[in-house]
Amino acid sequence: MKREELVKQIKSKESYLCIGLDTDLKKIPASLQKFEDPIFEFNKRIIDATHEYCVAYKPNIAFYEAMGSKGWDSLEKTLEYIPKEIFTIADAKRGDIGNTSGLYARAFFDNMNFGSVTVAPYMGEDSVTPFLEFKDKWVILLALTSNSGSKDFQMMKLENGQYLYQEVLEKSSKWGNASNLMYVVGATQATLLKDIRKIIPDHFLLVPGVGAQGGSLEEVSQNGMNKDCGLLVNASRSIIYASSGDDFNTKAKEEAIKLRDEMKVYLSKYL
Ligand SMILES: O=c1ccn([C@@H]2O[C@H](COP(=O)(O)O)[C@@H](O)[C@H]2O)c(=O)[nH]1
Repeated sequence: MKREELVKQIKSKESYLCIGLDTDLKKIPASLQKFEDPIFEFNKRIIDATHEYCVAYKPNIAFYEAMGSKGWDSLEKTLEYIPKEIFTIADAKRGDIGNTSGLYARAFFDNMNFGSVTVAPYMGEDSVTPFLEFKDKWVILLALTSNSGSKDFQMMKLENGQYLYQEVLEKSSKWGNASNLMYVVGATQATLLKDIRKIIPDHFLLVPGVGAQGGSLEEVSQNGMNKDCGLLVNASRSIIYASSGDDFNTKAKEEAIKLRDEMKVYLSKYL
């Protein structure tokens, strides 16, 4: 997907919501377990109920990989089912020597036709650039993650006085551009978003950590928005497991609308 198409969708839906399809067989209602592919049935109902209110879906690949070949089947069917105008993110956190990264890129972009894939920056430029060679596809590079372990390396002070995550942003922003490279910044790190915007004013940010992890949507929006919105804010568990009963899809819809309505306000206030 081109950047202009993503921005257009955000404007027309008045939403920058990304819904995480972190679907766990143990958490889906008993009534769906009779289906041949309960994971797909669950995702299908979630997508039907929420697609008007979000601009992206983000299946976390771990939830599918953990189920072996059946999981990959559910993932492929889910991806096919997502309406074509909606941005898709394979949250796979890949990255390896260039030769191997190229194959990861083919797996997610050619084989599965995802719009983007999350990539870990630890192995450096040659591990990231193979993902950037695909037209109208995006790399979403981990910068400052939402978990407490982000302190261990990402917040390490370097000799030049910068934090490691700042160095990652500065250096990697030269590998691609604001039309093929985004960054992950956790919602729990919202106070640092103003500083992050000084380094990468134009790039989109994928922001997980509102909902179950307690990040503030208002703080993220106030500190992180740029002239094109520049944010995709993800919520997974707080939407897809809003109810554990058979009304899970209507409750998911209500949660998605709540976030979209809040986003509408911030789009007019901070954009
Ligand atoms: O820094 C990061 C990077 C990725 N994630 C992933 O996003 C979702 C968040 O799920 P919630 O249920 O909304 O907490 C999940 O797939 C994580 O693996 C993240 O949380 N933080």
